[in-house]
Order: sequence, then C-alpha cells, then structure tokens
Amino acid sequence: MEKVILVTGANSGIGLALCERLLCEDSRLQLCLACRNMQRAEAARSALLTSHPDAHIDLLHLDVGSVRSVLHAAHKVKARYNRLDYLYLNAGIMPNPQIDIKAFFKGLFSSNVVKMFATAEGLLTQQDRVNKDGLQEVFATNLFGHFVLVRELDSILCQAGQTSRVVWTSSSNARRSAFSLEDVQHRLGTEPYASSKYASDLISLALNRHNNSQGLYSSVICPGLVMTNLTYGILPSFFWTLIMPIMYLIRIFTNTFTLTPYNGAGALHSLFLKKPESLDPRAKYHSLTSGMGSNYTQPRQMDIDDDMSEALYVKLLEMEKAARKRLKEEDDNKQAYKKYLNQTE
Ligand SMILES: NC(=O)C1=CN([C@@H]2O[C@H](COP(=O)(O)OP(=O)(O)OC[C@H]3O[C@@H](n4cnc5c(N)ncnc54)[C@H](OP(=O)(O)O)[C@@H]3O)[C@@H](O)[C@H]2O)C=CC1
Ligand SMILES: CC(C)CCC[C@@H](C)[C@H]1CC[C@H]2C3=CC[C@H]4[C@H](C)C(=O)CC[C@]4(C)[C@H]3CC[C@]12C
Repeated sequence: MEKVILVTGANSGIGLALCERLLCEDSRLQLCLACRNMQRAEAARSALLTSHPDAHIDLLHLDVGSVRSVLHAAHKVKARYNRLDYLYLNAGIMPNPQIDIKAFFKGLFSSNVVKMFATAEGLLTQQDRVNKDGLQEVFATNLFGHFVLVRELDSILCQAGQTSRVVWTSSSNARRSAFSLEDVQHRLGTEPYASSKYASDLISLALNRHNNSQGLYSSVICPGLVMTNLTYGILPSFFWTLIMPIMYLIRIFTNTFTLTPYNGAGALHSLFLKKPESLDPRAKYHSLTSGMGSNYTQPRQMDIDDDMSEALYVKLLEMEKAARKRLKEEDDNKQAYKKYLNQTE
C-alpha cells in the first residue's frame, strides 16, 4: 500500500503548497486533506487534481479547535486507513494581530533589526478568546487539538515494524519568555501565538521521548515569513502589496523571508525525504531562501528543556482526560434527555 499522509489546514497557504510539493515527489501517495471548511477543502482538492489528475486525495472534516471534532475525525481516519505514515500538524491561527509600530521603527534602527524581521519579537500581540470547549482558542487550535489528534491516532501511528512521523508547523515567533507552565493556555498574556508555538516545540520533544521506541518520530519546522491568509490578516492587503518590493529587498539580507507558500513548505517537504532516525529532536527545521530566491532547509537548536517539556506533556494529558470526561457527560445528558422525552410522549 502507498504511503498515507494527513495534513491539517491543507486548504490554503503552506499546507496546500506542501500537498502540491508532495504530489510532485510521488503522485501515488494517499493524501488526506483535513480541513474545517469542506467547500475550501473541495477547492483545494480540485486545484491539486488539475496538476495531478491521477492523485489519490481524500477529504476529512476536522475543526482542530474542537475536541469533539478531533475525536470524530480520528475515528474516521482509523476506519479509512490501516496505516498513517505522516501526520502534518499545520493548521494554525493568529487572531486579531496588532503591530507595535513604535517598536517596529525603534527596532529598524537597532542592531536587532534582522532578528526583529525573523521573529517579530516585541512587535506582535494578539487578542484571544475562549472557545466552546472553554479553552483559549489559539492554544486549542495550534496545540491542544493537534495533541489530542496524535494521541487518538496512536494505534495507526505506532505500528510494529513501521515508522511514522508527526511534523508540527511551528514558528520562529515561538519564545520561552512568552510561555508559562502556570498559564499554558496563555489566558493572562498578549502573545498567545508565540506561547502556543513554543508549547508545540516542547510537546514535540516529549512525543519523541515517549514514542520513539514505538516507531513514532516528531519534528518541528518554521516556514519563515510567508505571504498567506495568516500574514494578510496582520496588515491591510493594499499595504502588503505596497511594501512587497521592499520585502523582496529585505530578503537579500534575511534568509527567513521565504515569502511564497512553496518556499515556506520547503522544510516540511525536506523532512518527508529524511530518515526519521537522522533527525535531531531538539532542532527546529527552518525553510530559508537565499537572496536570489533558492530554497533550502537548515536545522537550528531550540531553546527547550526536558523537564519543561515533560511538565507540559503531563498537563496536556490531564486536560485531555478532563475534556473527554466533559464530552462524555454531555453525551450522557443528551441521551437521558432523549429518553425522558420518549417517555413523556
Ligand atoms: N505565514 C507565515 O509567515 C507563517 C505561518 N506559520 C504557521 O504555518 C501554518 C499554516 O499557516 P499559513 O499557511 O501561513 O496560513 P493560512 O491561514 O493560509 O493556513 C492556515 C490553515 O489552517 C486552517 N485552520 C485554521 N484553524 C483551523 C481549525 N480550527 N481547524 C482546522 N483547520 C484550521 C485554515 O483553514 P481555513 O481556510 O478554514 O481558515 C488554513 O487552511 C500555521 O500553523 C501558522 O502558524 C508559521 C510561521 C510563519
Ligand atoms: C509597520 C510596517 C511598516 C511594517 C510591519 C512589518 C511586520 C508586519 C512584519 C515584520 C516581521 C514580520 C513577521 C515575522 C515573523 C513571522 C512569524 C515567523 C510567524 O509565525 C507569523 C508571521 C510573523 C510574525 C511575521 C508577521 C509580520 C511581521 C511582524
């Protein structure tokens, strides 16, 4: 059987570009596009089929920000496939982003200018909100839903005599100082995106510690700065169009300005080609682009430690248990209410 690959957030940007690159690599792959909006998912499949008419592309409804949807989708995956070779955890959000213009101009004339453009440190804040599960939305989407998905797919990811891979689309915006073990959902701060991405770096390390012996390997990548719906949401689109020539100019000095989804998906693609045993669990694999526009991948050591990653892993296990309990209670209450209605009729 051909390799089975599931990509979350596959209907646009980096996820869609990854699917395109994977099909160019091997058009016999079994691709599963896991998306929250089926219309957009259909459009993505049609686009992929235009360039690869014989490709095997399935769609899966998945709202990674909802635990119920994750459990339902995982159930469907297990019924459809008897193996899962690659699980790309790519879906992500950055709601209500705000740029600190003053900090931007201050940074522009400082020695930290290259770092500022690569990581947006000190520039970017977001306004988060609580979702239906009672969780912070950024944490739930970028981290927790994906964590539950990996755990739920464990039986087809960790199979005897076979290796499987989980790849997280993290970011160079991930920062230790934005994350706190006392506030893993980042309820109290203004950088939920940086916090959620740092948490994914920690969790990848923990997944390796707990699952390498069963043949499951986890890695993290950063796509660089890519023009996608996510980045277009940061500033008005006319502004981006206006500064686009400047962005290409900056790229001469900053290899993190990958700019196109194709370039951004470079690290995800290169991990597909690498042997899992050759990967460094403490490295983040960066998509980079030279001034002339050629694309390459480079590993860089992450600022993470085992104790913190284990502590977060334990916390997420507890939260997962609580979420499952809550959903079960909801189902039981619905059942009891239905029964009551039937009896009173
Ligand atoms: N663009 C950049 O510069 C960078 C991006 N990244 C990361 O790359 C990843 C991909 O983002 P990018 O391609 O840039 O942006 P896009 O907005 O184009 O892609 C994000 C994808 O995630 C999906 N998504 C969002 N929320 C959910 C959800 N609850 N359930 C299922 N799918 C969901 C979106 O679906 P829908 O179309 O329905 O919204 C979309 O397909 C993200 O994790 C992002 O954080 C990291 C560093 C830099
Ligand atoms: C105010 C303007 C004149 C110019 C503002 C430029 C900023 C909008 C951008 C400068 C650096 C950008 C970013 C860097 C890192 C990205 C990160 C890796 C990610 O995960 C998401 C997007 C970035 C935060 C991105 C966002 C736009 C900038 C802050």
